[in-house]
Amino acid sequence: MRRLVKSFGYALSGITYTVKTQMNFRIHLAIILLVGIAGWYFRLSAAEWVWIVLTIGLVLVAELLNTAIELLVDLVSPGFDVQAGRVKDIAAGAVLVAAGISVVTGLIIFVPKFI
Ligand SMILES: Nc1ncnc2c1ncn2[C@@H]1O[C@H](COP(=O)(O)OP(=O)(O)OP(=O)(O)O)[C@@H](O)[C@H]1O
Repeated sequence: MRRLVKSFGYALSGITYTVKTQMNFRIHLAIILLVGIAGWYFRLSAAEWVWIVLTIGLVLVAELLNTAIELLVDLVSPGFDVQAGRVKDIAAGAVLVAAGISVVTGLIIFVPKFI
């Protein structure tokens, strides 16, 4: 049980580090707050909330992995290296894809509420 609490603490410190150091992650959190308020205002259905939560989760997970990959690349390849750059670009691409999916999902859910 103590080991479980300890690893939970390590995971939380990874998330805290990302919040503190990654501006993009903080922007995502601000957007999540706005989406939460909009969802509450428009009284989203349970199914709509599920899609919102899943796509938000997708973006946050992608951002956490991207941060971990950036740190790892800087650790193993501190100097300029074309492959290192490519690895970072691909990780950033994963975040972009996740963000794109969440924007499209948000549009599908929220646009009909305005028309
Ligand atoms: N060691 C490297 N060698 C070659 N190109 C690199 C290297 N490090 C970064 N790059 C290039 O610069 C881009 C930005 O890298 P950086 O580490 O600054 O990430 P970032 O997107 O600015 O991260 P952050 O989310 O911290 O703002 C990478 O996507 C890559 O194209």
